[in-house]
This record gives sequence, structure tokens and C-alpha cells, in this order.
Amino acid sequence: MDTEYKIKLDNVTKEYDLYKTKSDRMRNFFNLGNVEVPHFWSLKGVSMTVKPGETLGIIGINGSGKSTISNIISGIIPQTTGTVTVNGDTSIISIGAGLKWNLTGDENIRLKGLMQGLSIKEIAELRDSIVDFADIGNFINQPVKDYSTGMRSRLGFAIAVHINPDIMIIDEALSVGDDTFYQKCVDKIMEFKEQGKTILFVSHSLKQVEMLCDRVAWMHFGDLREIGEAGEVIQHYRDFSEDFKKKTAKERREYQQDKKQDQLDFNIETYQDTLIDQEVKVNGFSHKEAARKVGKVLYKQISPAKMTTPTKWMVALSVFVLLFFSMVNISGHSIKHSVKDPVSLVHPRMHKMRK
Ligand SMILES: Nc1ncnc2c1ncn2[C@@H]1O[C@H](COP(=O)(O)OP(=O)(O)OP(=O)(O)O)[C@@H](O)[C@H]1O
Repeated sequence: MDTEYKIKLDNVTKEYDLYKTKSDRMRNFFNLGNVEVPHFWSLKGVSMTVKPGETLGIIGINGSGKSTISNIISGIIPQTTGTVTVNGDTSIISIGAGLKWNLTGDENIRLKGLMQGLSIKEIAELRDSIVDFADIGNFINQPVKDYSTGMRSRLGFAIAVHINPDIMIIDEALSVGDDTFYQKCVDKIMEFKEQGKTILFVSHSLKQVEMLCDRVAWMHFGDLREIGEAGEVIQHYRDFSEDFKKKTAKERREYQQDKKQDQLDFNIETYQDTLIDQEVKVNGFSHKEAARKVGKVLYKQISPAKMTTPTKWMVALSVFVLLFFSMVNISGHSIKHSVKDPVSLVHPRMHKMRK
């Protein structure tokens, strides 16, 4: 059944505007004139589902979009277009993410706990067990910015597993700890799997993915290249890596450049048209119906990044009204007089001095 999923992504894209200056960013936000900004599409339309109780691995080379997906699902960053449905609480464990660096370990435990809806009493009950699991001793009273990468990862992992979320998102968190901690984490993940929790596991370690995951999604330069049974997808990925290694340095560079160029050239309108055509051809919708359906999937969760024209006019009008009343006040003329003779606003009314 279609509703039997914990996580569902429909045609999700993520665009980064590569602004050269801060003023370009402001001008673009206020929709003031044409600002030339290169657009980089970190995700080029990704659709997938994660079933309840499933451990889905996400693999792919550096920069392929793995963390972008896990951050969108966790709600850390918004998608640019597309629909994201998450049925349950998520807790993300990734190196450093989610921890406030200026707060101590203890304060981070309280903050994360409160953010996940735990009471002060519940957090106090979990505290010792978290500190014990993280094994960071007296550092728990130090700001997290003074921790080593491994310590941060251990604390992040310990907090996340104790909060007991419905959906666990583990992004490269197992790559930094020592062997003892690694085994502790693996045991915990296995325990979660047995409890039937849904896990998203992002990793470069194919061995870890093979051991922990039921299915695997292979991300490739912003596209979902393949999703399916873990062994099969990992084998295809290994074959690709082997072939890639056999290429000359020049061939490898050219391949990567071409793929990155595709991410710069991606066009959301063209993508939308492709989806509409598919709906017409595959599902037999009329063009109008297909356009409405696709528009809904792409934009129903999206708030515009730029000011719309009506908003722009509203802001301009508000500023004008505010300015007008301030000047009326300063000039000392009446509102009626100022409306009739606006020029008088710059000639303040002189009060007659009493003798
Ligand atoms: N804030 C940002 N601004 C511009 N581009 C970004 C930003 N964040 C990510 N990207 C780009 O988006 C692409 C995907 O990044 P992402 O971190 O999702 O990749 P990844 O597969 O997790 O990589 P890695 O394996 O190195 O962690 C990369 O090309 C990256 O440079």
C-alpha cells in the first residue's frame, strides 16, 4: 500500500545559489533587478520511500548529495521543490550536527532533550546513561567546541540513541570513533533494528552498509542512480568504482566536470515539463490535469525564497505610509494639510513665540 512508508520523497530538488557577494544575496531576496547567480543543483529530482522498520543505506561518491538528503529529511534544511513526507520523530546523528558548540555537553543534552519534547525529569533520568555511553568523563562540563571530533560524535550518538526516536538518521557518525565505541554503536543500531525502528544510514563504508542495511540508495551527482536490495546495489556501485579507477586521470576529470556541469545546467522548468509529459504518457492525464498534479507535488510545501510582486508592493506601501506619518509628525502640519500640500512637509511649521 502506498501509505506504508515512514519517509517519502517525491521529486525533491535542492538548489544552492552561489552568490558572489552578500549584497547580491540581499538584492535577490528583495527581487531588485537581475542578479547573475550561478545555480548549483545538489539534488536533481529524487523520489524514494523508506518502509517502517527498514534500514536504508545511502551511498555515493563525495558530493553526490547524501548529506543533503539526510538533512532535508531531518528538517535541518528545506528542499527547493518537491514533497517530503516523514511519519514520525527523527533524530539525526552526524559528525557535529545538532550540537551547539558554545554549550557544554550537559547543556547540549538538556537542549536536545527539550527539543525532542522530553520533560526536565525525563532528561535528568537519561543524563547519566548518556554520559556513560558517550564516555567523555569530565569533558561533559566543557563547551563542545573544546571536544575532539571523536568526542563530539560520541556525544551526538549517545544523545540521539537515548532520545529514542522513531526514525534514526545516521550520517557518517561511525567513521570517527575507536573500535570499542564503534562496536557499541553497531550493537545499538542492531537493537534498534530488532525493535523495528526505521534507520537511514549514510556512509562511505560499504562494509558497514552491507552489514546493517536491508536496501541501499546510490546517489550520483544529485541523481538517485539506483535503489534496491543492498547486496545488488553495492555490487553495482563497486563495479562502477572499479571501472572509474581504470580510466585515465584526464578521463576521470572530464567525467566529473561533465556531471558537475549538468548540476549547474539543471533547469527546474524543463524538469517540470518532463514530469508533466510522463504523467500524460504513462497515466493518461490531460495536459492540464498533469500540470496541476505535478505543480502540486513540486510546490505545495514550498515558500518562495524571493519576495513575490504583491509582497514587494505591500512592503513599499508600508514604508511610504510610515515615512509620510513620521514627516507629518516632524513638520507639525495637520494630516489634511499635508495631503493637500505635500511640499509643506519639507517646510516645518514655525510656532509663534509667546511674548
Ligand atoms: N551550502 C552549500 N552551498 C553550496 N553548495 C553546497 C552546499 N552544501 C552542499 N553543497 C554542494 O552540494 C553537493 C552535495 O553535497 P552533500 O554534502 O550532500 O554531498 P555528500 O554526498 O554528503 O558528500 P560527502 O560524501 O563528501 O559528505 C556538493 O557538491 C556540495 O558541494
